[in-house]
Amino acid sequence: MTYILAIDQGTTSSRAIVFNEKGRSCGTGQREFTQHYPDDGWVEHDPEEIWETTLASCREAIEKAGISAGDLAGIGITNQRETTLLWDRQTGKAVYPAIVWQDRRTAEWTAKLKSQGLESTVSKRTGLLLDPYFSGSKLAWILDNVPGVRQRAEAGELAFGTVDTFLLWRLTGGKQHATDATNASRTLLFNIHTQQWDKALLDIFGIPASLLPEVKDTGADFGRCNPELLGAALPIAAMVGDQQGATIGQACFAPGMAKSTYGTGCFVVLNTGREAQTSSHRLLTTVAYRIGGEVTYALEGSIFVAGAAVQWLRDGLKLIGSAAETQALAESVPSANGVYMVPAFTGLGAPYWDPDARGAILGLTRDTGIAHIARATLESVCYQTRDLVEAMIGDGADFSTLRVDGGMVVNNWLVQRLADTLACDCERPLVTETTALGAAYMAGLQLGVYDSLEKIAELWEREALFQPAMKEVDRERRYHGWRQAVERVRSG
Ligand SMILES: Nc1ncnc2c1ncn2[C@@H]1O[C@H](COP(=O)(O)OP(=O)(O)O)[C@@H](O)[C@H]1O
Ligand SMILES: O=P(O)(O)OC[C@H](O)CO
Repeated sequence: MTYILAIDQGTTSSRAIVFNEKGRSCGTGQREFTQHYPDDGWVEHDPEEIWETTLASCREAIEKAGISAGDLAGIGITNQRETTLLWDRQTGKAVYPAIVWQDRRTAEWTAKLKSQGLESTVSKRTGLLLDPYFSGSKLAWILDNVPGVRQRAEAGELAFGTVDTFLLWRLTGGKQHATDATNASRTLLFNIHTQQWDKALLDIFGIPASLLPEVKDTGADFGRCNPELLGAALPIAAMVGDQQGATIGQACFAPGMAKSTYGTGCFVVLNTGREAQTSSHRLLTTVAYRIGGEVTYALEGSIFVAGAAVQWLRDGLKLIGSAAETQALAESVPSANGVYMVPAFTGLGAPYWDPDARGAILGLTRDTGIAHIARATLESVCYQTRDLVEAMIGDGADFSTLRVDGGMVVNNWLVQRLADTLACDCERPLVTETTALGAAYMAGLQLGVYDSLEKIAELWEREALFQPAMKEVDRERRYHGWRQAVERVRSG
């Protein structure tokens, strides 16, 4: 049996999974880590905690799989995207905490760039929008706000990376400073057509080119990990942004296939093949994967808060003891009783792109109880997905089936509600850890464990099918209520 270790460094936890060549999990390690909210709309992670939890998860996964590191063919890395780190090339120590993708501190600055008419220049090159979500303005913020950092950057002393690059640097003892095309495509600094860092973009954001990692294919030779860390000098054979990882893990290899992942946020990714299709509905154009120099593109809809709203019910409001309780609560009432929750805690992502919107619970009456709020929270995830799917349909996509995954889809009520809200079939695969699986598949392709994407696609297996059962008139009435609720929280 051949084994691959997939590292999945997510927003709320670091995970590692040992997969066998059939794409089945043999052992998992997981560590949650601290979320820091130092100011309104700011979200940071401690880089050392990212690293330590990742390493501990890898060791745990190998142990649980009952193998030794030497039995692994190699490693694939997948990661929360856009999160921005800057570190010292000598010591490997970060000069500032990781600024997380959800962080909105650069909202004013990106709005200023927009008012200068720069959005179309940026969008044409990157497929993205001028929003604080992406790495470019976060990196510029560190350079401009941490004393001495810009001079050190200009002197070539520092290295920039998203989480994949930072982990690679640490795993290889500073020997590799690289990223892959999927992660690069989320920085606002990378031209998705030429597949190069773009001088015009570096000038707009004021980024010295010396900071940037080399951009490689998704499956590539990323060097070997320091043998002292895991017990063997394993080849690192793939790096992929987590949503692209899930697209691969869900075997969405044909144009028109789509997946939706429900973790902290929710991300719908639609494969558009070799064409970098532009959206007329404020969706993102992004790199799905790059194999042998050939780019497959995707349209993406990104929602910042999905599971995070459930976490807020648990940790912020203490209305529930565990995320899983939301299912029984939602089932315990016949409807949300007119309650809508708009979880715009860090603004609204696609298709609204309103960094200044803030969340609300609307339609409260004296009868409203915890069950209604829990149900409205799960429904908000479904409505937000419908916003994205409507945008994709507007761009010409055909949505008869959506493959779903991520931590939230163990909740059967949620997935049924999703099928009802979207009026489309939702398929849940046997392996819902599709993000990690995608990284393992890419590493396996690079290492010769698989010889084609077709072979990988044959391993995909459906565990459950959820079909729409709601009356159209109810579906439309409820969705109309959601659109009105969203209008109430918009900033403009
Ligand atoms: N049974 C459940 N019902 C609803 N939400 C859930 C359930 N189980 C987990 N979640 C939510 O799913 C999220 C965890 O998903 P995960 O894929 O691990 O996230 P991430 O990769 O972003 O860290 C959490 O935000 C949690 O609140
Ligand atoms: O950590 P996740 O799974 O919520 O994913 C985060 C995304 O990559 C952000 O773009």
